Amino acid sequence: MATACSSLPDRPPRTYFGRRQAQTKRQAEATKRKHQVSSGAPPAKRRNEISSLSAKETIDKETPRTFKGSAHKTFPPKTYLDSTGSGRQEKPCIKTSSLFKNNPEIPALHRAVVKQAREQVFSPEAFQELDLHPHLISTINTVLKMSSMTSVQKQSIPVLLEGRDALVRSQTGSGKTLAYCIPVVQSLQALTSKIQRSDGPYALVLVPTRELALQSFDTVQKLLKPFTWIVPGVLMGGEKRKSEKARLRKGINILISTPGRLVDHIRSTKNIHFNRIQWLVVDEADRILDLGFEKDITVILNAVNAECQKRQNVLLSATLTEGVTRLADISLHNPVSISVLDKIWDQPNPKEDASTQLDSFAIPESLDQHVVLVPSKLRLVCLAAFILQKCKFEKDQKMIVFFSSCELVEFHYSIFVHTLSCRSGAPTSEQLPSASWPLKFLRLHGNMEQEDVAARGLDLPHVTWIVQYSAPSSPAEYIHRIGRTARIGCHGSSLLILAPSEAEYVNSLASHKINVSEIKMEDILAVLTKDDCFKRRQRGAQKSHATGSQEIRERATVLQTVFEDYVHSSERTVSWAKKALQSFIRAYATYPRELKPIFHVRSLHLGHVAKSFGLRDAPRNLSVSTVKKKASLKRPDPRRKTRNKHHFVLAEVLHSEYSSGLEAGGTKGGKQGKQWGFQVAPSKPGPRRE
Ligand SMILES: Nc1ncnc2c1ncn2[C@@H]1O[C@H](COP(=O)(O)OP(=O)(O)OP(=O)(O)O)[C@@H](O)[C@H]1O
Repeated sequence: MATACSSLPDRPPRTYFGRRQAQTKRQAEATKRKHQVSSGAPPAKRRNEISSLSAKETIDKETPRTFKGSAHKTFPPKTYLDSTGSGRQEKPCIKTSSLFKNNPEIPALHRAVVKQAREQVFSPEAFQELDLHPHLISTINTVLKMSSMTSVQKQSIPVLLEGRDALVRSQTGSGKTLAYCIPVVQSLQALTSKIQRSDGPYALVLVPTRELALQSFDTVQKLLKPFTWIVPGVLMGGEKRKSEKARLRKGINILISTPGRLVDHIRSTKNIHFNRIQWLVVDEADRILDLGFEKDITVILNAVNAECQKRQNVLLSATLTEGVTRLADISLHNPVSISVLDKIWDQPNPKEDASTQLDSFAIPESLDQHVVLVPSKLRLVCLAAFILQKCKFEKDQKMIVFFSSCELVEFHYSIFVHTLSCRSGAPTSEQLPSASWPLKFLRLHGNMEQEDVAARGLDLPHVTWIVQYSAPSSPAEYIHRIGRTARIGCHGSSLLILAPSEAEYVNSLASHKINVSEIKMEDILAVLTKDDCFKRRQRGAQKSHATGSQEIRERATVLQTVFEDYVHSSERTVSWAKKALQSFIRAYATYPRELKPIFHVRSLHLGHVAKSFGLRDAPRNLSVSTVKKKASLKRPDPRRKTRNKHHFVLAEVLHSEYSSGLEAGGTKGGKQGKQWGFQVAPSKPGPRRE
């Protein structure tokens, strides 16, 4: 069977789907070509190319459909479905279309080299040098096991202890949480009229996500060890509102909450008062705004202002966007502006300073950022090869892969678990190179049950690689994603996977002073030569003797065939892959207007993209119009569906790095504007934070 991809007509590589005329022409050409292929005659225009690619043509005919060894045991389907699910066919007829033909040319990346903003993570000063309660210092030293301050802590804590409002900007993973938690605890424990639990909140901390709410709560709880009369609490929508109300009634003195959940309580809970508030902290302000919580923040500010005017306000952010500046204007009173960047960044032209800083983001110096340009057909194979390269053939690596929807996480998680993990379908031990570790995959997304995620724990520390399989929709999102690695001075790396048509995105990042260096796709695929289970078997079980790039291509094709076999092993998996494909396109249609020239759904080649979902053909019933009907072309308001769907909120706890639980409402459909991903790690337990 010739697939849609192998039967693509000769034309410029960037084809557009959804145009009836073009489609009809393509179908006609596809039919023509199919006949030519089956008759053994190459189409006239491609005769030369095909002769030079004859080895690859052979792959199409002879590539085995599973890994050598026990992979057969995992997927031994006797019959296969075509990807349209319309009919069963006998296995021997199935071919893997050439992955390396008819791909768009990979453009040379001419990225402007920009001077990236840098920050020094640690300061030489110790916490002892601060004017803090001795018990607080010893708690920091013994419970948190920290001695030196980070730069942002060194600059922020004294200012906040003086009673000033502050706008704190510092890179991801630089220790901003303690920068506000320490002054809050120091000031509250020192109050002459001792705090009573029943007094209610003295400090209100707003964070964008449940994970962050828990992390901040954990930090505050540890700092409060010597000051047991101060009670911290967290509201984040992971438990029934009724029990949150009960906790509020008993009294919470340092209240940490996601904005949506707090607004919920402001509207519906009688026992929430702000008359004693002395601190209002907005942490990760950029993410809060990115997730569409601006209105909620306004509601909260109004509610707090109505009961108490005099307090200290702090806004913390990794990036200083226009939105953050606006929020600072309405929430801070005569603030001190703290930017670690100011001190460290060597400014060749001081006049550039204000505007450059507004648009640029500091990235940890120990974070190496990379990009790879991969044609759509090869995306899945390339991602798999990269995971193998880092997590199977290198030691102590832990990776997070970001996708644009829950469906994509589920799809990739499942396909990799079934094909790459060393279960019964994995290469046998004698085939494994000595330096090889079993893979363990975990998933994390907005539709997961709370218990699932809580039981696993996030274990985000010590992540060594961040892979962005779907490009983020804003530079701030890019920064926060890569910011999950290289925290607090550790080394980390990131990889952004782009299609050739998306190469311009590299310049868009450069305009925000974000530098990425290119990795060649071939270098990633080359890892497949390390493992003979990807070696092509010819008829009669003879191994291929291909070498160099030809061998890499053969092995990539073997791997693609394994994926296709898995996907086509049942009607269920085919329809599931189609749903994932649809979800991908839906998410692709929601890039913001300014990025549309780079990420436009019409520049996707459906047949090629289908390949990256293990589908042999592009689903027939999918078109731009189908997708448009289902996806508003704007990124949806993440909280839109939530208010009436509280029964889903429970299932939302902790599922996503950036979900607060109230946004997106836990519906089972695709959600945009959030983060999704899964972690890949060697299966042996890694060190855990704290
Ligand atoms: N002074 C310190 N010494 C050693 N480790 C520290 C120190 N301060 C914070 N850390 C650790 O550094 C890590 C990152 O801190 P934190 O989460 O506060 O960073 P952040 O700037 O808020 O990052 P993000 O903006 O990405 O949330 C945490 O594991 C924290 O425990």
